[in-house]
Amino acid sequence: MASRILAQQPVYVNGIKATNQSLFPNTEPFSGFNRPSRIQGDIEDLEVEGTIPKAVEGTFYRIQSDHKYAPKFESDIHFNGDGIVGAFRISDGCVDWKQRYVETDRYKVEKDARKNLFGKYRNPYTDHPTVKGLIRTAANTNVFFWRGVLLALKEDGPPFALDPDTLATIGRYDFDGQVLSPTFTAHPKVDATTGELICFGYEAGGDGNDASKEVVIYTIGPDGVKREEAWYTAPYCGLIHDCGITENYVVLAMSPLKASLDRIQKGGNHWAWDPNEDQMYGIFPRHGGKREDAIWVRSTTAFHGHVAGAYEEDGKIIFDAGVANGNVFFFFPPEDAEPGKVAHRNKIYSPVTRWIFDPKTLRSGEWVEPAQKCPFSSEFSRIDERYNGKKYSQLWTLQVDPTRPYDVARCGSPAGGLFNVLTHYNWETGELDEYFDGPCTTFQEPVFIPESDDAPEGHGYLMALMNRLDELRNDIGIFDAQKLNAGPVAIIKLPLKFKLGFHGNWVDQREIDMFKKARESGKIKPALPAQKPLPWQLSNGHSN
Ligand SMILES: C=Cc1ccc(O)c(OC)c1
Ligand SMILES: [Fe+2]
Repeated sequence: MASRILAQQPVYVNGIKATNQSLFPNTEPFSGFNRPSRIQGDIEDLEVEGTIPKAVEGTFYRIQSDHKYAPKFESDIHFNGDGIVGAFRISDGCVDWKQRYVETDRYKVEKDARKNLFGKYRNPYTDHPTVKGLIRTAANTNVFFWRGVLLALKEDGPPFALDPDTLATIGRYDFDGQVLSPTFTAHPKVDATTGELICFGYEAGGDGNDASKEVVIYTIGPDGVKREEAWYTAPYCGLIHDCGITENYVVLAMSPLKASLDRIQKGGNHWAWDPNEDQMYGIFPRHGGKREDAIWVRSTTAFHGHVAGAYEEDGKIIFDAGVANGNVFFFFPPEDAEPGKVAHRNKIYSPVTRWIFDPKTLRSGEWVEPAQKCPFSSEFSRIDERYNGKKYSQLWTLQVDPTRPYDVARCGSPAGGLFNVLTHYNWETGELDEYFDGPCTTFQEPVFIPESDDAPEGHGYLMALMNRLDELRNDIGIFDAQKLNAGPVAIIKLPLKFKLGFHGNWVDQREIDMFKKARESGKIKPALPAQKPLPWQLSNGHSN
């Protein structure tokens, strides 16, 4: 086949976008499975093979990072793209799909300008001067259902709310003026017993991108009213991506990817890996927390993956999370890394690791050691969320098993990671149930769907996007959560390639309908966008 290079001005000069032309860099983060997709649209009645179980009645929401405009810097990373939300609504065995961008403040001004205006990941000093003081989050990491709205979340900024039916963006969401932190985690948790939302923000003392060590933890009641707000100071400004909740405690895991205001102001990376720094766990009371109540304990340098579950037993906190023995975010190398040298993916082992903390005796600065490790490397663990904050025994996760065949000739590199084995693990019995689809398929983060409201723990279904790396196309597999090994009970055939997304959640149709009715009838006030700028925007002299 003849290929023709059209004559044109170079789009990137010295690594910086030099024209207004829409053309993405020819780099790994924008290639293969992660090539920009940018599709907003609808498909009714997707093809289904097999039989979708009766209990699967609801919507699977998921989000991916998908730069609307070619980035300012040719070296831009996957994490810096606009959030685009997909919804797979399943009803009586039929599946409809819809996908829309999250219309953040960033998205809107860039759309008006028809080009990129925000520069590097979490570095406002690299932005076009006209966007100074605007909220720069791309809301691309998680999509979370709360009281009838979808919250599109990224840890560098506030939530943006979407309508769960239409996926239309409502606007920035501040919980009716109750949550004014500049940052908000992508991983809030709903306590399965109380229905409370526990959420936090880190790097929260200023505009969210200034290496602040302040951390805030909020509790919102199931009635939408804020019950707790407590501020703490971390030992350093490190990345705190996920949390665990128990009946009486919140645990935050902080990795030694550190922010430096000086480096940010010089236009450098927000984060740099510090191989000489410890991993930390912050332990905080759920109720009436005061600054001096924080307990920060440390252990060997490590990178935290996601939290599986947490609970209390005999007064101790059990906390289970992925812990990797190296910097998973190779694109944020140590500050003294050789300049100009391309950062490479590190070889990493990342078992789900169990910690047992005694909050009555632990003191800040103490050293802790893991209690137990799962016998495999994995990421994206999920549990039966009816057990959030309670004793649980089962998790589902994406195992990385490099000993299985992988067809590199047909698939190239498995962008994002070789998540090739869907895995079910039981802490009590040690039982391992695995599903490997073949040498051309990897998985995205699964969601668990209970068989019924009163089904025993883990009885139900597991749903996950499957990446057909050789075809650049996706399917969705639905599995009996107790029999992954038997293969999918249904496959939703997708005519498109999605990008490698981050997170998603299953929402039962009854919950969506209940809140919709309550909002329409006025029983619950409508979800309104934030009415005032965030405090940091006002102090920067910005008002909008
Ligand atoms: C997976 C973790 C993670 C951490 C920080 C981010 O900004 C992010 O964006 C997609 C993802
Ligand atoms: Fe995450």
